[in-house]
Parts: sequence; C-alpha cells; structure tokens
Amino acid sequence: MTDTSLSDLGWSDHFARQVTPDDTGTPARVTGIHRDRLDALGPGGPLSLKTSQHLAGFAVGDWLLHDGTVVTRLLERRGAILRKAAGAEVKEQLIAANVDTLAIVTSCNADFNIGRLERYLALAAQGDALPLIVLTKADLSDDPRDYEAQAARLSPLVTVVTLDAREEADRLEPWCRDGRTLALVGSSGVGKTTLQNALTGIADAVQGIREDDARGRHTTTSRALRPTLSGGWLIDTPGMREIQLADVGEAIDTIFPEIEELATLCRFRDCAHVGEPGCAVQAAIAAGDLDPGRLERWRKLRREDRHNSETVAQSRARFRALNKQYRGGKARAEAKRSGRAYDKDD
Ligand SMILES: Nc1nc2c(ncn2[C@@H]2O[C@H](COP(=O)(O)OP(=O)(O)OP(=O)(O)O)[C@@H](O)[C@H]2O)c(=O)[nH]1
Ligand SMILES: [Zn+2]
Repeated sequence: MTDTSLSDLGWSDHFARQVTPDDTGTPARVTGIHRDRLDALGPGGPLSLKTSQHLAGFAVGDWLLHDGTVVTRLLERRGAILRKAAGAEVKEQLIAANVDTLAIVTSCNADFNIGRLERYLALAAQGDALPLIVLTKADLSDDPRDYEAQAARLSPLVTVVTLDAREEADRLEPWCRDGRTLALVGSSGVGKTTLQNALTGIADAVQGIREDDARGRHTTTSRALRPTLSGGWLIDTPGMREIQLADVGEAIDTIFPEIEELATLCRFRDCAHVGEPGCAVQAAIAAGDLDPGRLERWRKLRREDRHNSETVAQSRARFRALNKQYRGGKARAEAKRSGRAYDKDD
C-alpha cells in the first residue's frame, strides 16, 4: 500500500481547499481508532498517530493532517454518519466520516422492517451519503422481488440490490471502487461480514479482536476502514439492531417528501394532521393516497428527533465551553513556557 495516491484514498477538492500554505502537516485518512491512538493511511503508507484532542471526536474515514507522529489538524468532513449513543444520556456517537454510500444491509426475512429502513435512510441523508439498500439471503426467500419492491418504494433516492451475500458480493463493487467509500450498516447476522470478506479479501471471522501491546491488553473496536479489492474503501460497523437518531430533522423531510409536500397544502401552517379542518394529510389518507402507517412512523421519528436534538444541542454547547476552556489553558501554559505573549485566538 506504499504507492497509494491521495485520490486513491478518497481525497477530493473539498479537503484540498482546506489546506492552507500555513499548514505544515501531511494528509492521511483515519483507518482505525484505539483507546490512545489512531491508525491512519497516507500516500507514504500506514501510520500510528497520537493526538491531544479527544479520540471520540474522530471517526473512521476522517481526513487529517499530521507531522508523522501527531495529528496537527482534523479536516472538516464532507459528511458524517452518527447516531445517538446507547444509554439514557443523549450524546452523539460518530460511526463513520466521509462516506460516499451507505449500504443498508437487511435480509429477505424477519429482519426486513420498513420502519428500520426509513431510519437508516434518514441516517444516510443526514450524513450526505447515497443510500443503497442491500437485501441479502435472496436465495432463502420464496419471493425476494416482493421485498425488493417494498424497499424501492421507500424513496426515489434509493437503489436496491438483492443478492446472495455468499456468492454475489461483487455486485457492490461499483460503490467501492475508484477511491469511493462504502459503509455497511444493519443488524447482526444479515451478512455484513460475509460481504466485507468478499469485497476486501480479508477473512474477518472474529469480532472485537484482542490486541496485545507493551502496556497491556486492550480491545480494538471492530470498526475500520479497509481497502477493497476493486480499489475503494469499506467501513463495517458492529451490528445495530436499534438505531437512535440524533439531529436528523432535515433528513426526515427528504425521506418522507410526500408528507412534507402535503403539509404545505394544509389550511393551518402549524397543522398537526390529527383532524384539523382543511388538513391535506388526513385528506390523502381518506382518499387512500397515503399509508396511515407511514404518517405514524414519520410522526414517531419527528418526535424522537425533536427530543434528541434538544438534548444534543445542550450537550454540544457544554462540550464547546469545556473545549474552549481547555484550549485557553493550554495556550496560556505554552505562551508562558516560550515567553511569548498570550494570544487568546490561538
Ligand atoms: N444463504 C445465505 N446465507 C447468508 C447470506 N448472507 C449471510 N449468510 C449467512 O448468515 C450468517 C451470518 O452472516 P454474517 O456475514 O456473519 O452476518 P453479519 O451481518 O456480519 O453479523 P454480525 O457479524 O453479527 O454483525 C452466516 O452463516 C452467513 O454465511 C445469504 O445471502 N444467503
Ligand atoms: Zn394537516
């Protein structure tokens, strides 16, 4: 991998524009995140980097600048796949950054769930990734075309591929060649590892591989950016049965465009579509043009998003304040050491 070019790694104008003549660092892409360091890959080969920033602020797929040992700057993402972290507290968890296509993997059986697919579509839209629904285990189903039709109806933005993951993973190659990045999400057992092994040529049967280093044992997160045999990149994510959305307000609108459009025709601007006079949404349901289940799921997502967004905004503000305090303290300490005047904008 020593002769990988930046564009092979997925570099684009979006990142090039951010590098200024003042930047001394070299670009590299994050391939893995550990407790105390990052794995990255640059044109010169693999790197192990330290950072003074919190590691939770980095995601697999991120672009950064480094000096060979330390991260000098994290570049602004083109998009990020994130969810609400598990637990009662509302916190965002970065799943992957700079993903071109989000492959939503589900199987042609009991795992297939329209509500969950809509959630994943919102996740893709929020992360500026193209949504691709991959229906596995077509060989085990009597009617894979029925599943395919249901998935295709969800959004005109979505592409659906139905396959036997053990035999036909190569059909996903168009989304992970020429430096393009494909991320796989979906429940446990739907065939993500099977697809990943075939696309990367790396057999990865074990989850959460243990790693020894001089200072003792620690677990590697199984999330990693891996090269595909077709010249692109693949990010696998641990099985997620439940995904909680965080801050996807606008994305929900793109997943339920017909509801948003109908709502503009309601008599009242703040219509809740529960029986107000002149409600175009209820009229569409009465006319059989809108599935009441879809309205219910839209409502549920909006509710969940509103709740999570409020609390995420609060915790973001808290994080920003703390970070500023921390950086201010560091800059003051450095200025003191070097005898320079302290510049608070540093
Ligand atoms: N018949 C058939 N079996 C499949 C297909 N895809 C996956 N399997 C099988 O289903 C089982 C689970 O597949 P995995 O690839 O491990 O699923 P996974 O999504 O990676 O699951 P986690 O690692 O738990 O997240 C394995 O025994 C696969 O061989 C398929 O399209 N057809
Ligand atoms: Zn209405």
